[in-house]
Amino acid sequence: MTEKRRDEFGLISYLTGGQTIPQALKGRIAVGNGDDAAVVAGRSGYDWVVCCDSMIEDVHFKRQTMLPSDIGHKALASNISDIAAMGGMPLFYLVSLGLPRTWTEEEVAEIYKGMTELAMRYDMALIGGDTVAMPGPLTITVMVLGEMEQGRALRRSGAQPGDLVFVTGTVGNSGAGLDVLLQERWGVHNIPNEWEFLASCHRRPEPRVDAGRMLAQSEIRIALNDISDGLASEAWEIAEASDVVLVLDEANIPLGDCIQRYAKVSRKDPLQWAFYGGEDYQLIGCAPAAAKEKLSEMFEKAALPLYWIGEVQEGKAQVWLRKWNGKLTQLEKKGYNHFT
Ligand SMILES: Nc1ncnc2c1ncn2[C@@H]1O[C@H](COP(=O)(O)OP(=O)(O)OP(=O)(O)O)[C@@H](O)[C@H]1O
Ligand SMILES: Cc1ncc(C[n+]2csc(CCOP(=O)(O)O)c2C)c(N)n1
Ligand SMILES: [Mg+2]
Ligand SMILES: [Mg+2]
Ligand SMILES: [Mg+2]
Repeated sequence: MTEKRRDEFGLISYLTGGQTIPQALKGRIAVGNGDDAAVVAGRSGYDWVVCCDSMIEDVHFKRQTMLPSDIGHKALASNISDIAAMGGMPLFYLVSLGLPRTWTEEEVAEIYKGMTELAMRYDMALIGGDTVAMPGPLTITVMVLGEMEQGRALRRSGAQPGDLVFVTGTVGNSGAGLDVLLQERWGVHNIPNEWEFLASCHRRPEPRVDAGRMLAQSEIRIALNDISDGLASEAWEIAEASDVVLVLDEANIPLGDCIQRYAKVSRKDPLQWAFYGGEDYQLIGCAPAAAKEKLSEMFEKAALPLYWIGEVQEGKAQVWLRKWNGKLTQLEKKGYNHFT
């Protein structure tokens, strides 16, 4: 006997029922979920900021690495992070689901729960999506609409020689967390307490909207990118978009205590996770050297971390790493790439 399931429309109601729309957005949704498309109002003096990103079973997660609610959280978080990387404020989102038979309706509802909890924290409203059967892995694509002050988007191409490079938090935790989660001997529910922090960095990254908004509103010239594929890959993206050289100081790459302990016991190099692991969803950026003090003060006042990790020089796009001994080596242009 096969399990009785809701039909497509029943499933949509089951998943999206009970959503609350934040007060601030109520007046802006002319047509929400339930028609052919949503209609939302823009605000004068603001630009829309729009992005979409997908998560695919066995590419972005395995059942072993993520609980269903983590998948929902991270699918939305990675999109919010792209809005943060432009300096924007996330507002609305749409969710497209490809569902295989091997996932129960309850598990899919858990994915929604993870997503909804994060959306509520950011006062975001779900305004639509799509639900289809999938003969392969579970797929989830989220699209986010955000807004920001007109003409003020923080682009990857904004870096200039003389700038300094910063990052908004410690890096490598997500890659190390994935390493923890892929250790078969533990299983998803039995991660040792001492590595739980790394696992949670992988499963529940916090997008840095706070930092992105502060940078956008500072009126300082900033180049910005979020770390999805790894610090090296994102630094290269800034170097190429701005046509400058980035020089990163190995000694200043911020590594947390937990990753350093885990690297020691697993005899691995934590910098490999920092540069090439990805999915930290911190922001890496460049700002004029003259603005260093002001930015540091702003972040300190807001109790947000900010680490200065290098400088920008003139020249053909390139990323160098200044090693502990002062020697320069090229930081490999690699990171997570879907097709290599
Ligand atoms: N299939 C596509 N069609 C049109 N534009 C695309 C397509 N895939 C990616 N892009 C665009 O290419 C650019 C780079 O995309 P990419 O996905 O690498 O950036 P990202 O979302 O910041 O990184 P990540 O996916 O690693 O989080 C973005 O402007 C994106 O909108
Ligand atoms: C089971 C498993 N294996 C490997 C990874 C690592 N990984 C997958 S996609 C990606 C980059 C971000 O995605 P995108 O570029 O699509 O935004 C990274 C670092 C993972 N999360 N889970
Ligand atoms: Mg993308
Ligand atoms: Mg990005
Ligand atoms: Mg990517």
